[in-house]
Amino acid sequence: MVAPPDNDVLWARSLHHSHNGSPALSGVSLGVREGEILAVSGARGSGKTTLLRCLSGQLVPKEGEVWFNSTAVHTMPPMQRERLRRDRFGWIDSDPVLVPELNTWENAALPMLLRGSSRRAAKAAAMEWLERLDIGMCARKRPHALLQSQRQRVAIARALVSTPSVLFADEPTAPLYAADRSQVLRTLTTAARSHRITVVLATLDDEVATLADRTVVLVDGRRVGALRPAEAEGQAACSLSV
Ligand SMILES: Nc1ncnc2c1ncn2[C@@H]1O[C@H](COP(=O)(O)OP(=O)(O)OP(=O)(O)O)[C@@H](O)[C@H]1O
Repeated sequence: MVAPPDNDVLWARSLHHSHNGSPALSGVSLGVREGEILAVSGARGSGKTTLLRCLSGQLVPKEGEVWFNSTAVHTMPPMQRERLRRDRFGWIDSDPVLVPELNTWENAALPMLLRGSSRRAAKAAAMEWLERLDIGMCARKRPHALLQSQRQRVAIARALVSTPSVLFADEPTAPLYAADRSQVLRTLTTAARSHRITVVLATLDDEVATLADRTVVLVDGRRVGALRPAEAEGQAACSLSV
């Protein structure tokens, strides 16, 4: 095993993965610098989710290496990977899953409560994020009383509340109305930049790519290009080879 370059917080080499025999990743390598916002784009089924799940330790790739700082993630025992995910990573899915018995602020505060923070501190941190995401007025509502777009904001607040080192977001704006998308994306990227949170963001949304520092493009499980924001605006027309 070769250790990753010092300036990459996250580093993957030659990842291969298949689901029930059908290939999802075929030799993807990439590095993500600390504080960088990296967009992963590609058509449906191109392997974006599988890549994020491998990078975040949810999935162990069939072949290849994943490193977080100087720690090998792909060789970690399951409990240690679980701890890494809980303590250092945040995750936002396109379909927000909240705990139905908890109200909005408790859902957002959950990572801090699970780590043993006091209710008062956890609530204060959760409320700060809920206000920034324009959902503070729903703090006492349960998930069933919220719109899908409001539930997604709660899931975003929950992912940010404990200031993770790396935030993985898998099509985070998918359940939002177009009018909401821009505001939520800008809140997310501004928060990440101000807190030096590294972000890896899978997306089909061109606006995401323009807010990112860099975009990598997947086609059929292979990495076919890297774009800077100015280029990303016209990415649909691009076909780059690495
Ligand atoms: N659990 C699974 N079982 C079987 N095949 C899967 C599974 N998850 C993904 N796949 C397949 O692996 C390939 C890559 O899927 P993946 O979800 O990583 O792509 P994606 O780019 O995130 O797609 P989408 O934008 O639709 O979420 C696809 O062909 C998909 O059908």
